[in-house]
Parts: sequence; C-alpha cells; structure tokens
Amino acid sequence: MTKILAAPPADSQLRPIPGHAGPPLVGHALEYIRDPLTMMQKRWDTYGELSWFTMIGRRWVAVLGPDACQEVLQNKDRAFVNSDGWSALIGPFFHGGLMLLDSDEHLRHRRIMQQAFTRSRLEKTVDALHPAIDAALDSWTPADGFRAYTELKSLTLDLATDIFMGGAEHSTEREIEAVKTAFVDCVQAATSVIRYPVPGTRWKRGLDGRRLLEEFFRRYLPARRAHETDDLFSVLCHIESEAGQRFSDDEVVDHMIFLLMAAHDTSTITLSTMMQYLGQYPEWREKCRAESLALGTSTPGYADLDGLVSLDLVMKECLRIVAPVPVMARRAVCDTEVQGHFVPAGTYAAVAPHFTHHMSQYWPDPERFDPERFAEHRREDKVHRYAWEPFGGGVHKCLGMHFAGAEIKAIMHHLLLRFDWHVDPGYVAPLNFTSLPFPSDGQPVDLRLRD
Ligand code: HEM
Repeated sequence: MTKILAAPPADSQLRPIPGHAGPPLVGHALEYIRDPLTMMQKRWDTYGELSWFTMIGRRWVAVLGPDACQEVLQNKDRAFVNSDGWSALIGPFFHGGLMLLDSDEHLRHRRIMQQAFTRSRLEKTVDALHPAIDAALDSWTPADGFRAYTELKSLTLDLATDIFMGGAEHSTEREIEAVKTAFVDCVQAATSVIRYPVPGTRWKRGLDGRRLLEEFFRRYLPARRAHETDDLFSVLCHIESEAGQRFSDDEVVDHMIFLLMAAHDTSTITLSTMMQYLGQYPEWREKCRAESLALGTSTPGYADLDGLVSLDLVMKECLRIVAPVPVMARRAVCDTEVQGHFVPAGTYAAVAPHFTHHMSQYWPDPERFDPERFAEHRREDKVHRYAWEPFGGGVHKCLGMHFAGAEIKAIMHHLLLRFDWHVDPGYVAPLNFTSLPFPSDGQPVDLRLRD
C-alpha cells in the first residue's frame, strides 16, 4: 500500500516521496538482488524519480533518472553525506576509505591521494602490469566452458598483490591465500542479512577478515615507509599534497583496504562483461584484435593504449550495460529537496546509475550491445551529462577511473593476442546483485589458444 515518506513543510510547495514497505526484515532486498532493473522500472512507472522502499531494516529512497542522480551527486547544498550512507552497507569493513569520508576531511585525503594517480604514475603502473598479466595468463588452460569470470577474478587479485602491495616479501603462499580470502570475506559481508557477529555468519567472517588485513598491511608498513617503490602501498606512504600533507600509518592501512575493494570487483566484472560480448560479437572481437596487432607490441605503454579505439568503445558499452557500481549510497543530514520532493533529514538515498543506463528515453534500444553509440558520430552518452555515469559524479567521482581503464585495456590486449574465444549468441549472464554484480555461473566461454 502506498504511503508517503514524510509530509513536506506546509509552506514549502514540495511534494512528498511515495513508496511502500517490503516484507518484514529483508524488505525489498531479495527483489533487488534478483533483478534490480525490473524492480527500478516498476518504481519508475509507478512513482517516478523518487520513491521509498525498505532494505536491511532501513527506509531508502530510490533516486532514478539522470536529473535526480545529478542533483544528489552534485550535492550543491551539502545535504547528503557519503559516510553515513555507505557505512550502512560496508562501514565495518571499509571504514576510513576515501569514499566514506566527507567535507573537509574528504578533501584533504583526496588531495593527497590524487598524487598516486598522476599520469607519470599511471605510465609506471602500466609498465609493471605487463609481466604480471603475462605470468597470470600462463596458468590459463583453454577449454570449452572455461569459467572466464572466476579466472579473471583470480587474475585481478594477483595483480593487486603485485601492483598495489608491491608483492609480499617474507609471506608464505598460505598467508597470501589467507589475505585474499580475508579480502573476499570483507566484500561479501557487506550485504549480509544477519548483521551481528554470530559465529559462522558472513558478517563475522568479514570482521575477522578486516582484522587480518589490518595486521597484514601493518606488518609491511615499516618496509614501505623506508623505501619508495612504484607500488600503490609504498606510494601512499610517501605522497603528499601540494600543501605538504601526508597520510598517517592508520590512514594508509584504511586506504589500502578500501582501494583493494574499489579496484577489484569493479574491474573484474567489466572485463568479464567485455569477454562475454566480444565472444558473442566476432566482428567486434576482430576489430579489437586488429587494433591490438597494429600496436606491434604485447607491452604497450600507457599512451599506446589510446590506439585501442574499438576496445575503448566496447569497454564503455559494457560499463553501460552492467554498471559495476549499480547504486551509490548517501544519507541526508538535514532536510532538503530533490526534483521538487521533500527529503527529510536522516533519509538514506540509493542513487542508481544502472537504471539510467537502461532508460530508453536516453539510450535507443538499450538492451542491444552497440559500442558505436559512443563513437564520435553518435555520442549517445552526450544526450545528458549524467546519462552515462559508471564512475559516479560530483566530488566523489571515481579517482581510479583512468587506472581502471588502463588496467582493463592492458589485460584485454593480452587476451586478444593470446586467445580466441566464443560465447553462444543467445547466452544471457545470470547476474547476481548480492554485492557488486557478478555472473553466478562463472561466465563460461569456449577458449582457444590463437594459432
Ligand atoms: C571499472 C572500474 C571502476 C568503476 C566502475 C568504479 C566506480 C566508482 C564509483 C561509481 C565511485 C563513486 C562512489 C560514490 O560516489 O559513492 C568510485 C569511487 C572511487 N573509486 Fe572507483 N571504480 C572503478 C575502479 C577503481 C579503481 C581501479 C580504483 C583505484 C585503483 C578506484 C578508486 C576509487 C576511489 C578512491 C573512489 C572514492 C573517490 C572519492 O570518494 O573521492 N576505482 N568508483
């Protein structure tokens, strides 16, 4: 039954936000996990841009469509904060991460961290990526039904150990495996239905995982502080903002744990979506491969990756079809308004780029894989500033956007040179949205070595 979230102030001319509660305890969580697009489309059709629903014991407002998303993300009156919003979902595991900070504290940290993502650092990162990608791909055994997502996830985690942590000298294989498990436990705990440290639950495993990650990074801190190397861990220990500010030890540890999460599942799902569509559209696979061959090297530098024009279009289209961060969390800290609706203080907001990316009002035939929509002669993404927003917007816009693009293209470049693969044209990935989206079948592809 439709109810309003809160009555607007009498003299405000604002409209109330309509909506309804879901089943007790779980609320609309299952509906979202199963099929977020259908859930959001129903809300859009019934209520429009803003409507409230319940999830993990809280009332949330679904923010739909590029205008409403833009208004909340740009946050002109500073009514929305990230900390309380994201903390409701991932706080115990990723606290202290840049995305969970606000206002002056956020600005101070972002100014320092920006120094880790400069062009010259990205150039070094790409150079370091190639041998690590090569080594990881050596262990791939081509086969029919090769689980691309599962293997890509392990590949990007290996890269994170090398490129982010600078390796883990003096750690045994078992310790490294424990660290990787701890990290995965933290990510999975974020969407646990039971949110108390009961033994055997995802929540408890996540808390234990966080502790293990903290101990692990703390163990390596003195060595990373002592010598500046090119890995992100060492870089975070040494960078300073233009005003000369640096991160404390605790801050470095918090940022490392968050960055692992921010970089990992997002890049993995993008790569696996790209493998799926390139497997289904041989003409695009051949176009991308031709550009990779034209580079004339298996180890292109950061600037060379600009030559992979078709791959760039494919990446953008895959980020549209499956937005790795389908919703972004916010909380209103004072009464405010969005698109003429009254939003009372305390409201949790779920800003949903994934829905915008599938709106037929902005994207002709939105379910069709059509990378050319991003080509210069079409630029469908330009129809609205927030029509394509896989990296968010406003002051929290993804800081690793260029890093992600370079890593994804470098990996795809290696894949295109080494392998050929096919996916049934009728295949639809069974995406699970329990946390960030992933294909629950591990995404089978028929993989072959190239002749
Ligand atoms: C395809 C890959 C990626 C996607 C789609 C993605 C998406 C996003 C989105 C949507 C946000 C904004 C969240 C919000 O406003 O609440 C964000 C923030 C962030 N991302 Fe990414 N990300 C990706 C890869 C990466 C990588 C590789 C890194 C680092 C190496 C990274 C680092 C960050 C950081 C530090 C923030 C927080 C920025 C801030 O709050 O100021 N991301 N990302």
